[in-house]
Amino acid sequence: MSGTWAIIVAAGRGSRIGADLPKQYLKLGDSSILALTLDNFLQHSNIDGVLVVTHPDDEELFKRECSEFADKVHITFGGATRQESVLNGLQALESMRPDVVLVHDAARPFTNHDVITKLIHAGNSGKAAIAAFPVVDSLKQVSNNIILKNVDRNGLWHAQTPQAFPFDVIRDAHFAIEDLSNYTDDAAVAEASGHQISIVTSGKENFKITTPEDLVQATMTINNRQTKEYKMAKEHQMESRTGFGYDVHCFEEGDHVTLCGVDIPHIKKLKGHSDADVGLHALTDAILGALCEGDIGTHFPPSDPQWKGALSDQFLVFARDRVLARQGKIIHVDVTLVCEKPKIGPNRELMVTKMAEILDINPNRVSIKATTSEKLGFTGREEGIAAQAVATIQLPSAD
Ligand SMILES: Nc1ccn([C@@H]2O[C@H](COP(=O)(O)OP(=O)(O)OP(=O)(O)O)[C@@H](O)[C@H]2O)c(=O)n1
Ligand SMILES: C[C@](O)(CO)[C@H](O)COP(=O)(O)O
Repeated sequence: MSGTWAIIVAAGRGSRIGADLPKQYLKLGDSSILALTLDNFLQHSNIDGVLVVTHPDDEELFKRECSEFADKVHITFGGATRQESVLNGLQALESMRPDVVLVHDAARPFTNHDVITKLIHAGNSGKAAIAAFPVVDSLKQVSNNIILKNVDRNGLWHAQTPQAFPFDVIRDAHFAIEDLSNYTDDAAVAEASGHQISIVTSGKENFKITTPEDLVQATMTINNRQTKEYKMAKEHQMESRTGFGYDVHCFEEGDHVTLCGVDIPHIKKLKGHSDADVGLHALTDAILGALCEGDIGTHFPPSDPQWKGALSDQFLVFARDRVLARQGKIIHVDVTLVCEKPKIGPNRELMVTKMAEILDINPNRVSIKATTSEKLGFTGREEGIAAQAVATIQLPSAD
């Protein structure tokens, strides 16, 4: 085994926040803090595995609050302090032998994706690096509420997690220290073994939820995020619409008919102002119907001489372009031709190809069917051909 693993330490009790539950299991919106943190790492394509270090008392809580991740992560139990929990995590990963580990607090659910990427890159280059951001406030040393002295903030940074290391480096550093209780982060342990550690600049948003005020801040962050996501989803929300079309043309003297864009030799032709392609006309009406934009006659009046003898392809192209102009998509079309002759079966494949071409969609979204009317009615007496069509489209939600 090799690759990059994340150790998420989640065995703390959250005493400073003073909630009923350990803080990592408190909800931010719909998800627990730990679930949000896990999601951040599991979503990252350069992370090969995630180990969660939990408290033995929290098994039920973990199952309840992180159920969707239960079969995606490995679990081990933590110790009495953060660094003991990290040590337990490192021991549990011995058999996996990752190249790089990122140690991260469960209580930091807002880590930036690029920061994780940069840290992994450092680890893969054989270096140790941690997320941190520079101190911007003036610093005072205080005792009994009285300032004793100013502390020069120059060169001071807030250390955060994730903290990335080549696996052997951080494991050996933890093994080398007898009493880990003096250490509050992994970088300090690695430093004690003489390793140099660099910084990947992170930001305040990667704060650790430690106090009740932090929880309020985190709730506001998640609410803002959810409002933004809701608005974006709403903007891109599509609705499905279905339209129906019907057309009839009668026969006259001729030697071929044009059906669904294909010329078929026949003893008669269909009479019409245009090429009288009854199939394409029905389908054009179906698409215009789904758009609620009138019918073929609204856009191409038979009284207008410019459409005399016109190829019906252009009517269908017009309807297709209306869908595209409204940021829509044609999902499926289904045409039924009703005639005794000519036979549709031998021409069906070519018709499907032709209609898919005109609509610029995959042929597997185009259906053409045919039926006779059992010699009944005008189609049965071979006086003309009827066509019905259904079109399903998607359009951005209208409201
Ligand atoms: N014995 C411990 C103590 C802490 N942690 C984890 O280390 C991270 C940072 O610790 P901190 O914020 O101090 O968490 P708690 O120890 O839970 O908080 P508190 O000190 O307020 O009790 C947390 O994700 C926490 O769950 C841990 O795995 N094992
Ligand atoms: C590891 C850490 O989050 C880096 O800022 C921090 O040291 C944890 O400290 P805590 O005392 O366990 O909150």
